[in-house]
Amino acid sequence: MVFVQERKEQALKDGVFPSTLVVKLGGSALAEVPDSWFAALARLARAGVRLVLVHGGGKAIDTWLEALGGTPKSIGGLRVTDESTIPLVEMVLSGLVNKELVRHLARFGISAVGLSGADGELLKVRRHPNPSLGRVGHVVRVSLAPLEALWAAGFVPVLSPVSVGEDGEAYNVNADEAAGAIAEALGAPVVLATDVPGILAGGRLLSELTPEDVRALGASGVLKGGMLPKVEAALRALAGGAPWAVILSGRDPDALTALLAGEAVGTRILPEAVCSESPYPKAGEGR
Ligand SMILES: Nc1ncnc2c1ncn2[C@@H]1O[C@H](COP(=O)(O)OP(=O)(O)O)[C@@H](O)[C@H]1O
Ligand SMILES: CC(=O)N[C@@H](CCC(=O)OP(=O)(O)O)C(=O)O
Repeated sequence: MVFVQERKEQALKDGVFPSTLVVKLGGSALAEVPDSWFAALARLARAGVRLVLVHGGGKAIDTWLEALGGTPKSIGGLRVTDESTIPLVEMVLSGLVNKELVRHLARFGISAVGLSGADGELLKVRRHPNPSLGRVGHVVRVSLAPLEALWAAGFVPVLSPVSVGEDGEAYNVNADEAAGAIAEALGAPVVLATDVPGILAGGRLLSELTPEDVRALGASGVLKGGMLPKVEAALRALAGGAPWAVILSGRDPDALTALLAGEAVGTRILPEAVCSESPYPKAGEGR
């Protein structure tokens, strides 16, 4: 046990991790992300890894919406966001959740700057083609300049997914999609941390999948609700040249350090060519 811990610490010291990394913390796990995650993120930031943290907050929006007499509704994992709901979404995500995370990161020595997709036009969106979703956008353009400016100044960007439309208005964007679009633009790996250990099928954790496997699982109905934008984000990151995308539990204290040490954790989605050579068990039992 001690040996495993030492090996993980050594791997972090040795730099066995990417130079740029997108980490998305889902609202379903945000309140329960263990200290070990923040300590690992702090080590990455200190080691000069260009880190982007994207956060969700779907649960917090639900709580506020219900407190105000509203009823949360979603289609295919995306929130139906009418004109009266978008200000609440922006207040909760870009205000409360974003700033709480920035303050929390400071406790671990991470100097973070909170921003939303609207800042520096980081994420430019177009209205989602499904009119029933209301003010929901899908990302059509990513400007990396705000991230690069923050990295150059030594800050870790912490991103709320609320973004700006081509019409200049605020749009609600799913946080997985925001993370996937940024990972695509950077060609960087993306870690999608949520409240389940990864993609489950018949109660089993699928530890490694190709994009083709993911599409087949989607078509077979195994992937539902909030898992749908996650796999879309993973596929988008890979399409941009990311070497991998992983979906794992943001509640597991060891998950991030294990991942960074190169261990099989969660569900890893790899490009087809790499997948066949991977040392990880394909579609088998994972952690
Ligand atoms: N095949 C699947 N394997 C695991 N989880 C799944 C699957 N299909 C749907 N889900 C659901 O996806 C949820 C995670 O998405 P979501 O609730 O949106 O989390 P987050 O807030 O982290 O984005 C899980 O809690 C689970 O209910
Ligand atoms: C359009 C859309 O679905 N937006 C999301 C944005 C927050 C989010 O994605 O939070 P999680 O990561 O916790 O799911 C929402 O309003 O819930």
